[in-house]
Amino acid sequence: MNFNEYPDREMLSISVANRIAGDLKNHLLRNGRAAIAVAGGTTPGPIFDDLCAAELDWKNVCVMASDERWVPEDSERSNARLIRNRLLTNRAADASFLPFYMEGVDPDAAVGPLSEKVRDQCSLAVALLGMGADMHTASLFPGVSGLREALSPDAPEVAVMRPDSQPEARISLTAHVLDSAMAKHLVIFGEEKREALDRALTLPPEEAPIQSVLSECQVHWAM
Ligand SMILES: O=C1O[C@H](COP(=O)(O)O)[C@@H](O)[C@H](O)[C@H]1O
Repeated sequence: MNFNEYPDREMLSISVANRIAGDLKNHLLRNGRAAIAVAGGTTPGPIFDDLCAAELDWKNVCVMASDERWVPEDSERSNARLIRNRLLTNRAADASFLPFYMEGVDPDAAVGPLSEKVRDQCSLAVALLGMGADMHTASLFPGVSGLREALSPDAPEVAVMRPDSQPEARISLTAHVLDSAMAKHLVIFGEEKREALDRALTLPPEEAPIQSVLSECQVHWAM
């Protein structure tokens, strides 16, 4: 893990967007196509606002969420909604998107088809991750039922998570999919999350799921 500290959130967002654009460009040069998984929640919006203007071959980029709340896209809580509104716009409108939510489908029934779609993208070029103050990343929450399986290297590409702390079921990319991204960027803001990350470094992934993606991860922090 490499820790990058910034004077403010705006500088962080510009810098992380530039680094991700560089990661994608390099991957596209070598492989012709690239897949990126991005966090939802409250943190990545300003990074999306900068990244969507990057000059790169977006038509060969596939974007997916690191995790999705099992709600329709017109819900304020939908990560897909955030990604469509803030990332898949400007130059990045040419990218393809792999949505996880399926109307009228039980999330457990979606695991097989979604895992296959994620597998079709080969491994991720980039993972842009967030973390909660409880040390969850994507929707891998500490203590949630099914976490052990989702942390296993043999797990399907996606798993259903039903954290007690959350109002809806979640679909999450599993730990090995996130961890195997060629470039991993974790973005956290504020003192509480910095302390949570310090604590996570002393705990196993079952108690601090963020641990499962920290090797060779670029952590970006601003107050
Ligand atoms: O629920 C989620 O939480 C994490 C962290 O969100 P934040 O609002 O504290 O930035 C996020 O990375 C994840 O994608 C999201 O579904």
